[in-house]
Amino acid sequence: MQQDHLRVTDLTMAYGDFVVMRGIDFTVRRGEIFIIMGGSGCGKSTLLRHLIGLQPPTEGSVEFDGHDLWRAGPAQRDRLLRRMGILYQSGALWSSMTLAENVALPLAGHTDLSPQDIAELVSLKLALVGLAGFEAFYPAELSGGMKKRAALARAMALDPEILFFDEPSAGLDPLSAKRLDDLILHLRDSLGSTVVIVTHELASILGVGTDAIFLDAETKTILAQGHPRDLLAHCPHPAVRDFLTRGESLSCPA
Ligand SMILES: Nc1ncnc2c1ncn2[C@@H]1O[C@H](COP(=O)(O)OP(=O)(O)OP(=O)(O)O)[C@@H](O)[C@H]1O
Repeated sequence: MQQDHLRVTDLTMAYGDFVVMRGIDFTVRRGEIFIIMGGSGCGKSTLLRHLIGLQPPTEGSVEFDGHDLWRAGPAQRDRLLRRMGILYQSGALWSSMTLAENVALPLAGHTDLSPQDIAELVSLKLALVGLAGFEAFYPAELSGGMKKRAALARAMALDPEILFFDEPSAGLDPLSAKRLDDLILHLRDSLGSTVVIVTHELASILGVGTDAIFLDAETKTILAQGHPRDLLAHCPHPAVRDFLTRGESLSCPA
């Protein structure tokens, strides 16, 4: 049986008086590819910021592996966050550094490994994302898809148990986006990582997601949770159905 890896309980998120979501609950189980989806402005990025320790809840809790991220002291929170890997939308590679130097950064900052061990690990991580031999390249010399994969190698440098992706397919052509999706699946299967993806790319949602939540800006709640294909097949709510069918369910009988 899969264990809970991330548990969100009665979470209210707000910017000052403006409430984004109210009293939401969900659980991400170990090994899941969990999708956070919903229309523009519903609060996906805000939720992600709460999950990765960048923004504290107004109310409620975020537990990672049984530890409350926000009730932990700074040192414990830092240890918990180190077990997470994050791939930001922009990739955020340092343009003045080679791929090897970019991927080596977290290893140099958080481990006591020798430069030689770091170099070996960097090559392993780059190989894992299909970039063996690109150690000496600069980000500007790579395609958009390659940059995302390099950023993924860096996000995996410290062997995270859980990987967060913020709109991974943004700016990629369909084939590069599919390649990134395949890589995410491969990493989950080979490393057993839990994956959380914020996206509104239908191909990714239906292609790799094993569980999903749909956030709704109007009600400020989660409208539906389940396997994306089940949500598509069983049309639990018109807004979810329309989202997953690009509005084509509007012409279907309810
Ligand atoms: N720093 C902020 N201060 C005040 N309001 C904010 C801030 N960041 C986001 N918001 C508001 O919170 C709501 C949720 O924004 P958020 O960026 O989380 O949505 P999203 O679902 O990620 O949107 P998108 O898909 O367009 O990126 C929006 O109404 C937004 O205007």
